[in-house]
Amino acid sequence: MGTFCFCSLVASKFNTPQFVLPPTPRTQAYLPPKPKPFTSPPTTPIPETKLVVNGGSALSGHVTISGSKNSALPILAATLCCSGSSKLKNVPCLSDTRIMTSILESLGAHVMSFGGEIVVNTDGIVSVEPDSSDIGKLRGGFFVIGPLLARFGQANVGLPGGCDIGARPVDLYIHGLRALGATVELRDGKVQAHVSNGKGLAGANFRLGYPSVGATETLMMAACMAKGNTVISNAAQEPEIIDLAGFLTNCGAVVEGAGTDTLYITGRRRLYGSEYSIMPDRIEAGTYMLAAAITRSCISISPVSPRNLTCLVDKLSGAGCKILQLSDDILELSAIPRTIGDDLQGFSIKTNPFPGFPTDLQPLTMALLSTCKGVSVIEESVFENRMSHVTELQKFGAKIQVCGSRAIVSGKGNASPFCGSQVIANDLRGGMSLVLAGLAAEGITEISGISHVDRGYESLEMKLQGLGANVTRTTS
Ligand SMILES: CC(=O)N[C@H]1[C@@H](OP(=O)(O)OP(=O)(O)OC[C@H]2O[C@@H](n3ccc(=O)[nH]c3=O)[C@H](O)[C@@H]2O)O[C@H](CO)[C@@H](O)[C@@H]1O
Ligand SMILES: C=C(OP(=O)(O)O)C(=O)O
Repeated sequence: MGTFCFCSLVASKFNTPQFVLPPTPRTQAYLPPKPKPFTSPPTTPIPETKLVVNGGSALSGHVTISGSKNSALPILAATLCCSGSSKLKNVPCLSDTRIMTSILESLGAHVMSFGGEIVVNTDGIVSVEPDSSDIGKLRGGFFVIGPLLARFGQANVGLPGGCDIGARPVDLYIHGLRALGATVELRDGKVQAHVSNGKGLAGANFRLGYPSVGATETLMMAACMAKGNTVISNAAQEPEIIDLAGFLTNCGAVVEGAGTDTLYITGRRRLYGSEYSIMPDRIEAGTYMLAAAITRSCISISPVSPRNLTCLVDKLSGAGCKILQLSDDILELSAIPRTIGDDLQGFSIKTNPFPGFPTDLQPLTMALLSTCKGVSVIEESVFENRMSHVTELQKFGAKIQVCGSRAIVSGKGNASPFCGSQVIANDLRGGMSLVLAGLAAEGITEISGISHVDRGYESLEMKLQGLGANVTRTTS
């Protein structure tokens, strides 16, 4: 492929080959990542941010759903495929999206953001090695490996972070990139990939061993610039895959089958930046529906695509919630008991890849089920270690027993409400399940570790306050 032939390799002081693009008027030389200044450990403890919830009252009103985190991250990575500028609208303002833009900047991209809009110009890319400390802070940062390899023929990317909910390997990404013709090795804690034939990636047919969301997205981006045709079978079918395909198609890519289990991609030599609006966050929408249910309230939410939340809507309707579609993208959920003694009935769920029950809503659903009537069984089949919220929910009085990947929840029913508690968020959705429990609990709940929750919920306390909740952020 042309782009790789123009590239040069220079040995760094560690003798690791570093990739550089030819000098351009804006980028005269390879700029290594700036060394972080050494700072001695602070002598005074850093103040800890907590969320304080004074719970036990009903919510009401309307909440506006932000753009999707899990769409914004791969689409920000996909801007690396494009010459020129891409303008992304409805990007949620979250710690994860801020880190993702720093990753793009560490490669030499020029990023400007105004409110929910981000403009990325990747014409000045000078490095294919993003800052590893940033990559280690989120899962989405690793997705840049696909675009970098496809456009520049080389990528050295540290191992990703993200929620600590399982081993989360990257073997499927590596197998897929190898199928497209890359040489990929794990060296010095980084996945080091290059195209050795000097011609770039080549289209291929391959089947993913599991419909991994991130691997599907990464390989889709790589295949969009590979020579020839690619067929990815057993692909993830999540709505975020459709959103990424929408952006890539806008940029000139040819992708068919997004949202089904088979993707057909015809590679293009160049893609061009375009304007695109990120879809609404279906997990945030589901979270607010569950917030209304756990507080036995009535709220409306928009914009939301009910077809992206079919499993949750069906389960909540079966439990006794009244869900009305007020217009194309507005839902109203009422969980207000119709008679004294009336209450929501528990239900069982098994998490699965889309269109199954979303794993990201599992901890939040567990909080709700702990307040419903009867025994519910939750089976987590996507991540092997996504139960760290259980011990924290138990502090509110929830009755939950874990056996392997199953949790048996003996619902307390509304007659015996949760008690406010001091709890710790250990991951994003587990942390948010504690916020929901706090909203339902009588008295004060203090949640620490709130930075996990900030990874995925824009304007959290403002939105909850808008629904009448008594929620504040404190530093102590
Ligand atoms: C940034 C982002 O979009 N995060 C979402 C994405 O994460 P992510 O893309 O990491 O999730 P995956 O679909 O890849 O992971 C699902 C399962 O596949 C396994 N696996 C994955 C890749 C691989 O190479 N090998 C392997 O074994 C994982 O360990 C996990 O057990 O989808 C998950 C499943 O809907 C969501 O919970 C996350 O919120
Ligand atoms: C698990 C999640 O995110 P990540 O993949 O970024 O860790 C999540 O959004 O619930």
